[in-house]
Parts: sequence; C-alpha cells; structure tokens
Amino acid sequence: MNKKSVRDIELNGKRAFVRVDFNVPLEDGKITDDKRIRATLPTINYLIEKGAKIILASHMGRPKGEVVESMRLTPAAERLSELLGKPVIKADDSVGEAVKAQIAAMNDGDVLLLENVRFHAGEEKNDPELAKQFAELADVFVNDAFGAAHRAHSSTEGIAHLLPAVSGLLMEKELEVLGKALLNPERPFTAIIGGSKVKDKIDVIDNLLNIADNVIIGGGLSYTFMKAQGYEVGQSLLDESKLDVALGFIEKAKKLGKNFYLPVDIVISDDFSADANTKIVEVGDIPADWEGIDIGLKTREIYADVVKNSKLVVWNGPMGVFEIEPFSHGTRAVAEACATTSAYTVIGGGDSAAAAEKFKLADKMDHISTGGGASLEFMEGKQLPGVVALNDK
Ligand SMILES: Nc1ncnc2c1ncn2[C@@H]1O[C@H](COP(=O)(O)OP(=O)(O)O)[C@@H](O)[C@H]1O
Ligand SMILES: O=C(OP(=O)(O)O)[C@H](O)COP(=O)(O)O
Repeated sequence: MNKKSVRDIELNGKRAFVRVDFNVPLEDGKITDDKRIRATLPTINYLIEKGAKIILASHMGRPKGEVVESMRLTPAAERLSELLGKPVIKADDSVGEAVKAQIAAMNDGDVLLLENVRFHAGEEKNDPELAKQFAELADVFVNDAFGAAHRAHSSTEGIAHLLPAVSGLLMEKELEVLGKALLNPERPFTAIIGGSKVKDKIDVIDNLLNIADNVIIGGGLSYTFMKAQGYEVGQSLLDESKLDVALGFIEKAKKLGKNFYLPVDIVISDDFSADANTKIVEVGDIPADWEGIDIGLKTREIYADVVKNSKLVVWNGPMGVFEIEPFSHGTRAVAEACATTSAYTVIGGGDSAAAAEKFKLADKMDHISTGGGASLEFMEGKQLPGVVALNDK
C-alpha cells in the first residue's frame, strides 16, 4: 500500500483521533456481533504500546444528524473495555468543551470513545467546520474504519486534510488482501456474487468479469439473468429494467473467454416462509405462481467444484434466502466449499459474512472483510475517499 500507516509515524505522547467502524448490530441494547470491535484491537493495542492517547470515533446506524438514544455508542465502549481489559472513557458528545476537558485529563495509553459522530448533521455532509472541530481534539488522524471508507464524511475524509493522516492496521490489512485480489490474483480466480438486487451488483459484476477467471451468480439476482435468456421465472425476484444489462454480461463473458456460471436448477417455493411447499426444478420450469428461493442440488455441486479448483475465491452475497432454514442449503454448500478448498478465500462482508458465522464456518475462511458496501466499491475498482485522503508514503 502506498499510504502511510501507524507504523510510519511517531506516536509517543500524541493524541490520536482514531476513526473506527463500531456500527455493530444491536438487539435490545445488546451487541449481537462484536466482530467489528474485535477487528480494531490490533490498532488500539499498538497505539497503547506506543504511548499514544487514543480518541476513538465512530458512527452507529443512521441517526440523520440528531441524538437518537438507541444509537449511542455506550454498549460499544463497554464491550471494548472488556476486550482490552482496561477502562474505556465514554464521552457524551464527539466535539465541544466537555470533550476537550476529558481529553486534557488523559494519560498516555488511555482510551476514550467519543459519542456517535452522526449525531451531528455536518458529519455526513463532510462539513469542513465539523472536521475542524474533530481535528482540534488531536495531533494525528488514524483511519481504521474500512467499513466506512467509501463515505466522504467529516470524520473519515474531511479531517484527513487537517492532520497528519495514516491508516490503522485493520484498514491496511483489508486494503492489502482486497488489493491483491484486484491487482495480482492467484489463478484460477473465482468470484461468487449473490444477494437480492441486480442494481447494487452491476458495477462489481462488470469489473469482476475483467479480472476473474470464473464468475458465479446465485441468489435473487440470478433470475434477471434467466429471464434475459428467455426463461420463465414465475414470482421470483426480477429487475425488468436490467434485462439488457444482464444479457450484456453473458455476452461480455463469452467475448473475454471467461466462465460465467448461472444456476442450472433451482429450489422453488409457493410461499416466502419456512413451512412453504418446495421442490427442485430445472431452469425454465418455474410455474407462474412459484418463486425461486435457492440454488438446486446440481448447481451446488457445480459451484462447489469450481471453488475447489480455484486458487482465489471472493464471495459476496448469499445463494438463496439463507435466513430461512429450508432455503439456506445452497448458501451453506458454497460456504462449505469455501471452508474446505485450498484456495485463499475472501468474504466481502455483509450477509455472506453473517451466513458463514451462522454455519459456524467463519474461522475456516482466510479473510472476512469488515466492510460490505466498502468491499463492494473496492471490488468495483472505485477509489475509497477515506483512503485517498490519507498521506502517501
Ligand atoms: N432467491 C432469492 N429471492 C429473494 N431474496 C433472496 C434470494 N436469494 C437471496 N436473497 C436475499 O438477498 C439478501 C442479501 O442480499 P445482499 O447480499 O445484502 O445484497 P443486495 O444488496 O443484493 O440486497 C438476503 O437477505 C437474502 O435473503
Ligand atoms: O455497516 C456499514 O455498511 P455495510 O453493512 O455495507 O458494511 C458501514 O458501517 C457503513 O454504514 P453506512 O452504510 O450507514 O454508511
């Protein structure tokens, strides 16, 4: 990576404003998955070791510039304190005199977590005034929030122009792993794209067709490809406005000599519930009042075989409605193939990461990204503003 990291600067006695992504799922005020907090421990421990004063900043949810009690970062502060085995001071705001006083009282190696930066309307507007207020709190800026690196906000981008700005160790690792896949992939390189909306995945499929050897399509977005080829898809998820784009991808794959895999059989259901009737049919045999809900047995075998014979696999998006048990088997088959292949496996955050956790296979993957949207944009070949703004080496 050509950006400076915490390893490249003097930190002893310095106040470090560290942007993290503690946007973790909460249920009744309890954190249900602390992966994003655990992922920042290497950076925080490194800064403690180097004698910095650590001022952590994060967003939580989308409070739209107002204080929303259920989106406070208090549970994250408590969890971080447990994980670090030391106190974490929690501020009630992310800027202002009270926060400044708390920071002035910090000793080297102390950790403070600011309140949700999105409680200020300026944050998402990348307001330079708010960025200035953040910058006044610290001597250096460390960006370890890979999950928010695709956002140009005051605490991710604006502040980077006002202080020496470097990446944290998580950010560095994410960029290294994903960057290698993009620039210098081991081949055969297989990309698996699933999920629900074609619209959200167009750019990534387009770019992956350029760089991967095999592109595998599953999940709700596969029906637009089937319909584009003239097959009936019944009540399955469909984006009529993207039929031409879908056909274009099939043609592009042919032209570039890439292997483009679509489901050959499908689990269909007569209702979107666990007690629905289901059966497996060939492509084109979906009755008008049934919908495709998962990939079929033959498809699972074909996809697992491709994964087995790959050297690098990048997976983003489930193969079916994995949240409902009877429709989870296709996603499980792909997760198992990724867990057992000798290929280097990268999971692009979001729902695929949740699926791997659910099937207890997460620790068998080589890298699970902490960013869903961010890893997608990165794989699309887009520049991430939170990274671009950091200091070059
Ligand atoms: N065949 C399908 N029909 C409807 N929804 C599906 C199907 N396959 C997968 N999904 C849903 O897609 C969702 C995941 O989509 P996600 O990966 O977040 O990307 P997207 O941005 O495309 O929605 C899951 O909630 C899953 O249930
Ligand atoms: O959870 C996040 O997005 P992700 O689920 O796409 O990884 C990030 O914290 C970014 O949040 P945002 O999409 O509200 O800017």
